[in-house]
Amino acid sequence: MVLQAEEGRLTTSAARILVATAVPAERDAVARTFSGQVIAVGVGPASAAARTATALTEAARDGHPFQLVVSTGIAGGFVPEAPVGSLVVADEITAADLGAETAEGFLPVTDLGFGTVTHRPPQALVRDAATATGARTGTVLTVSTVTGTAARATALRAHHPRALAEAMEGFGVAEAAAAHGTPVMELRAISNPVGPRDRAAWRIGEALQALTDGFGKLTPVLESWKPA
Ligand SMILES: O=C(O)c1cccc(C(=O)CC[C@H]2O[C@@H](n3cnc4c(=O)[nH]cnc43)[C@H](O)[C@@H]2O)c1
Repeated sequence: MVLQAEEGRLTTSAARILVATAVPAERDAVARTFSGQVIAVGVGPASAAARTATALTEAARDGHPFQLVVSTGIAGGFVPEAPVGSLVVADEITAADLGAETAEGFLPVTDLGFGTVTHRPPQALVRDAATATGARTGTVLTVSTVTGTAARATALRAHHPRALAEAMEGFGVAEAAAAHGTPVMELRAISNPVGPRDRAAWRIGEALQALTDGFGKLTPVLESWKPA
């Protein structure tokens, strides 16, 4: 909710929320139970950042800025914590492969003196979203390359012990939101385990249904959410 002046009175209205999915099938799954603005921003962090930033800029230019951005869609889950069909809410949105490979291992860009690799959604929103949807909370990684081996899955968990899921857009959406000073959150429905590549085994229909159901439960939380 946001406070606004109307004919000399202070009134409240629901916060304007932008929901960003990667692909149209995810957008449609969300739109079944969420009536706000949902856009498909493409696969990967660069497309997601560019198209989210464009939507935020256009809304601000037109005088009705968004107060919250939600990155969502299907994701790979780290087993056993995040099984197929379950939901994850990010308390950290982390770019897992933004950095440099060295003889001593991977260095995040922050160790090189640049930028950021993690965005943290508002704590109360994460808590309320998880309670409403039954989601687990933890780190959701953003990767530019889908994990396809057990060795890579193990390496990611070694670097990010709190990681529950990996997807490809959250950090890009969060960078765009941060550039506008807008809070961000990420909700993911698990379609496949993170590990050896088996695209045929992805349970996309089950995950999209979990996404629809999850957004139905999240909507009252979003409608009553107040920016700090
Ligand atoms: O083929 C379909 O019908 C279909 C419907 C909805 C979504 C898709 C996608 O392929 C979405 C790609 C999207 O999913 C995320 N994702 C899912 N699993 C993983 C993973 O193991 N590692 C990384 N990302 C994953 C990701 O955000 C992609 O953008 C297809």
